[in-house]
Amino acid sequence: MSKERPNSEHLVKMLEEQDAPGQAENLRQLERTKAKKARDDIVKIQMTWYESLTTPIIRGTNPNPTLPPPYLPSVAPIEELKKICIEDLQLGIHHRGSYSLLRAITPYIRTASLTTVLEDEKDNAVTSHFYQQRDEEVQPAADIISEGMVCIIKEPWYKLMTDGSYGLRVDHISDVMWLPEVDARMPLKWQPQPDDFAKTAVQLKENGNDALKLGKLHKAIKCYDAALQVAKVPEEAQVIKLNRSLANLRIGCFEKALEDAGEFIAGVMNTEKGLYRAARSLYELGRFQEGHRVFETLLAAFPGSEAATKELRRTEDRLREQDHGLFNFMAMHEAAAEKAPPCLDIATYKGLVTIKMTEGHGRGLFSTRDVAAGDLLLCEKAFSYSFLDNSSTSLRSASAVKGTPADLVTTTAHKLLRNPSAISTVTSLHHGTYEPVKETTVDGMPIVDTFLLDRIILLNAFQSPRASILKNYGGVGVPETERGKPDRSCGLYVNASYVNHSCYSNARRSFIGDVLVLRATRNIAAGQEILFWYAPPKADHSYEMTQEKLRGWGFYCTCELCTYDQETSNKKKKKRAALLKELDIATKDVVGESGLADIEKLLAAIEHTYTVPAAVVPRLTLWDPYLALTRVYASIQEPEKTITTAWKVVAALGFIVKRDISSVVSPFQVEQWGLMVDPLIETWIHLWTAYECLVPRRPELCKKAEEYARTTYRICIGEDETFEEKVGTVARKAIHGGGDLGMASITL
Ligand SMILES: C[S@@+](CC[C@H](N)C(=O)[O-])C[C@H]1O[C@@H](n2cnc3c(N)ncnc32)[C@H](O)[C@@H]1O
Repeated sequence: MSKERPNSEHLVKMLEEQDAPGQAENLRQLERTKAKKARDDIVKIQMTWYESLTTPIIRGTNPNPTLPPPYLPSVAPIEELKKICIEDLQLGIHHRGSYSLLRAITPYIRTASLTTVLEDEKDNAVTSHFYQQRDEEVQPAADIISEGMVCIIKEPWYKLMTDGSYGLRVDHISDVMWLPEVDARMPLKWQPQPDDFAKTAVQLKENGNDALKLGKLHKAIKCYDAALQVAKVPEEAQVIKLNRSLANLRIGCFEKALEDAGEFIAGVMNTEKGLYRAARSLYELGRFQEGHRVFETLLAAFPGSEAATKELRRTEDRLREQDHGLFNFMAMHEAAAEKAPPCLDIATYKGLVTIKMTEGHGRGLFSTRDVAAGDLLLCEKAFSYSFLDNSSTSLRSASAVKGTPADLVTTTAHKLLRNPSAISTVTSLHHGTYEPVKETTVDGMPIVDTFLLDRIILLNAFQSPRASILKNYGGVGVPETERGKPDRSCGLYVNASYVNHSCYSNARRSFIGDVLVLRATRNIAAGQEILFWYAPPKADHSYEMTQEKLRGWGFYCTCELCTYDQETSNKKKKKRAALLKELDIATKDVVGESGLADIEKLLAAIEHTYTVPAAVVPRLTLWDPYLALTRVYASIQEPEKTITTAWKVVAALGFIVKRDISSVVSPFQVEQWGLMVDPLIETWIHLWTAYECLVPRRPELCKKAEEYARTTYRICIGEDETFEEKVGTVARKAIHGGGDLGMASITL
């Protein structure tokens, strides 16, 4: 029998379900009484806990970021809500139509939420848990909640907590309004001393400046807000706004920073600082063209400004990226290796894509021009990004949620709250069957729905390595000792989110820090839909297993691979499976050349179990064994056989290559690109080095194989600026070191 405390919330629900509203109300009444009596106990529990801690932040104890069942954020204007006191709160209820006016009376404790005790005007108290709070490093909790601060919780949810206590739980950050010290809604007894009221705009501004110097940015903003309320002279107000703009820039409130500094663009008071902050805000908002104009205006008026000259150059780099897709990938790799989180200073390029309706799978991303395999379609900086740096021992790395979708929900929610003009861009991303509220703002504040973001991130975000290059090549600038320790990251990319799935993709995504690089893997005609795999196709996955992997997205894949698999008879599949088993045994025990011949025979037999040409449906079970065989032939210096089997890898992947198959050294040209897998880079290098060994006087063959190796590398890694260092030099060394075709020296 369970010895747990009876769960009153559960009991109330049960009684209601059993149609016993009277008993349910009695129970609620009992709970109300408990809550009213418990002020001292509640405070004592919080303080005992608080005092047992060396720091109010419990590090690394964030094991339960899971969300409760979804509920909608409050959309009611405050004047339509009725004040509710703690004694009237009912267990298990979202008090729609009500709000609580509460004041913090204990220090906060940070766990999965920020927890503090709040009192109401009748001196009752309630423990309150504020979820979706950002890292201490990003926003110190003391900046959000400290003793004496007053808030309004809209439509509060009073519930039983997992530890058996009762309290308020807030999951939508937009459901809480922290009141400034001077606010008409503040009860008389909580209002600051008359002295505080008497502060002049200058004093309040000075307080703001002091806070700004100490890095207490939210406090500084509150001081400037208060200063502006009492500022009498326009010049005084403008200085305060200028300072507030700086504080907002630093906390990522770029729209507000621009609002304050924007006045300076208009030229009312054309100060260097004003123009600089306006241009910086525009830069951070990704409005590079406008930012560029303001920096130019600034430099025309103040030609000596070194900072503005530097920023102007930086903005020009962004414009080159945004308008022409010209990126310095080497510098991006270096930044991704050095920075934690690896958030890069680049602009998004989306020159060759557009979003349109598809037939049957919602909106999709389409190509606007004919593009060739390897071409850059999209290079997108994450809208929001969460990262766990495994090589660091900092507080950031200690968090169990860093780099996960749960943390990305929090990061995204805060970014939206700070920059509300982006809300519709994010909330219009696919969110399945979740029905969000229609309102976007209330009481002049943005509405941010945690549960909607959770759905959006589940269906659209990408988990990624710190950089795709690390998967295969260890990475640029990463010490040997740190290789192989995967960092964890997760990002939301608002353009790439429109790409639908196909196992037989025509595009591939790769990552450099928080940047997603999307390249064509096949030639794509203008107007054709761009598709990539959400999960890569696997040789040992049945049709059912593939669909199971995609289940979370709520569709069945109908690509060529899935359709063919579904149509293949069980008899054929069984035969293929038996042959693959034989192959597996044969490859474990290869004896001499006859063993290799047996393997070739088995591979030929497997080819016969396919009834459709590989050029139409790639043969997932074959490319990998052919590649293994290519490696063997390369290692025993059999260049002809290396070339023959390497071409079989390419063919099994669905490529059509124009060449004379009667001659192993005939010129060749890829006419159709196939399925893009990373080991294809290695395959091209086998061809390249084998041609060099076999026909050193036919450099055009090597050159062509190298060119395809480079294109394949570019698609899989995102760029080819690192190709020479990672692949080219090693291949060349193998060739010039005496024609050694053994590829063991190349870590592919
Ligand atoms: C990341 S979104 C892609 C964009 C989405 N189509 C939209 O309208 O926003 C993922 C969702 O697109 C749809 N989808 C993606 N690939 C699909 C496919 N191959 N067939 C059918 N629906 C697909 C599914 O509803 C899936 O949950």
